[in-house]
Amino acid sequence: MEITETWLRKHRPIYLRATQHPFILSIRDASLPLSSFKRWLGQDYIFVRAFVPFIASLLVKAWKEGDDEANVDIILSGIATLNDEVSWFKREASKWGVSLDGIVPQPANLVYCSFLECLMSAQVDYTQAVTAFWAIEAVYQESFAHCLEDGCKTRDELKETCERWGNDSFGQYCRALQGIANRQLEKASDQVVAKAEALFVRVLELEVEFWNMSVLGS
Ligand SMILES: Cc1ncc(CN)c(N)n1
Repeated sequence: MEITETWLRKHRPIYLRATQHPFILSIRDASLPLSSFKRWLGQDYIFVRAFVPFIASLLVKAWKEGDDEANVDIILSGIATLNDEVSWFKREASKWGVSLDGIVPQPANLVYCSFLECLMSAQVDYTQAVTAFWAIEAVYQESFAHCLEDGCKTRDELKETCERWGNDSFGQYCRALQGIANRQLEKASDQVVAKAEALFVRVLELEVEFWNMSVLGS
């Protein structure tokens, strides 16, 4: 079995807390207060800005690792996706009258952004960084796809947000990242794999805290 699949089973409780969080469940049942959505929108914009240098650093790691062109192209497509994500945030924020200037990053956001910064250091190798990247993207994909399933009462105004990450092509992109992570993990040392697993769990914890911040405020 693929290494990431064993982790998804072994860490299922925290994975479900990250991908079926009350923030997501309340989008599904149309009970999410608009104030919480707007708070999430502003905070996630800050996160996405911090994600830009992280993906750039991952591309450099892929190049240094000498990973094959196909994998570099997948990460390159991640930069294009992120570019779309940034412009989507600007459009969505103006639609909701949310100003993206001068938003104060909440503690959970600061912690997550400094985690991204740690992943950029040379001490974190390509295998670990690409595994964390897959986990970060996969949590959003699963979370928002959950809001698009039959029977959800997701409000029309929030459907575009859910589609952004919950759509099939983003799902394919996440599976491609998972494929890179698995191939790298297969040939990595036990120490590198153990550290990658710890980073995988840390991403899930940070995503839970990020959703908590969006629901509860600071
Ligand atoms: C917190 C968080 N995690 C993941 C994603 C998807 N790039 C995001 N926009 N924000």
